[in-house]
Amino acid sequence: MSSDAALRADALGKRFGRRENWALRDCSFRLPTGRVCAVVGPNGAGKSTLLALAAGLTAPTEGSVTVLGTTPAAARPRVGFVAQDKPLYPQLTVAETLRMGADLNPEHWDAAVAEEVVAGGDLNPKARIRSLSGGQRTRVALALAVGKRPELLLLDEPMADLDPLARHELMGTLMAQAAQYGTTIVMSSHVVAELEDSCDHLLLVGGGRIRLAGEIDELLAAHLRVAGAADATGLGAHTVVESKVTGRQLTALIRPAGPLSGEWRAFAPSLDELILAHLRNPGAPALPERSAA
Ligand SMILES: Nc1ncnc2c1ncn2[C@@H]1O[C@H](COP(=O)(O)OP(=O)(O)OP(=O)(O)O)[C@@H](O)[C@H]1O
Repeated sequence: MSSDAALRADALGKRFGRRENWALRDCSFRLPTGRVCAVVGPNGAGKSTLLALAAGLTAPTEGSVTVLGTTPAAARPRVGFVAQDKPLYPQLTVAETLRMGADLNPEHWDAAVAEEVVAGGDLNPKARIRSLSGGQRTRVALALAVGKRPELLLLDEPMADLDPLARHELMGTLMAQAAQYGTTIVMSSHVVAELEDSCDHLLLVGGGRIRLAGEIDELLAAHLRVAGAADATGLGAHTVVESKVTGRQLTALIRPAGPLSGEWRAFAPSLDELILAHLRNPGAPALPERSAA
């Protein structure tokens, strides 16, 4: 396997407590550098656990995670992480928080981008963090993470408490960073529409397992939405992710294993349809990334 992976998991597992409470189990995937990767999955699927393992905040119970070719701890100076609860020092002001970011990253602090992120929200630099709204805090947390000019940005639901304009603006800032510096971005979200235009790679996590992993274009190309008469035959030769009968029509999302019989009409699925079909059918066979299989 080549070494140009920003993030790589090998049989990665994390269990909380002594009992069989596996938050993640047997996860293997490889995310090449320079990608913008969406991490998607239902509540409790293991997305935050995966990001926390990559950030080195928690250790694997089994398997390993490699970040920028090394351990998460060794990679930390090159990684920006925004946790779901956006931890910041409540007693500091916005300006003091950014100064702390500069002091902690003397070699590569990008004051201009950090200030741009904060300025976009009209934040008073003298305001204390504890006086900010949830969305304003998110802005400061993103400013700290982006200002670090990291090679890898790990963002746990970064857009969840931002208004639509702020989402649009900050997503633009993140994409500009990715384009200008080749930053790899790994971003969990529940809003597929927000990911569709910006992400080129997908990790779909369900029940602590990786259900889909790979380039979004390739994953879409590996699936078909098909429609036919309810008694049409021949789908059994393919992997059926989801099928539904409405009146006399059967529609399905499949991974074709070869040509379809003439009884079926086939369409390219949207990313939304692909993700929803897998989320609705946790028992459907997973499609691990080919290179990690
Ligand atoms: N510190 C912890 N102690 C015990 N169990 C935990 C802990 N953190 C997470 N878990 C469990 O691990 C599983 C995965 O949680 P995780 O927070 O990674 O999910 P998630 O996909 O990020 O969910 P959400 O979309 O709701 O944020 C859940 O069953 C959760 O209860």
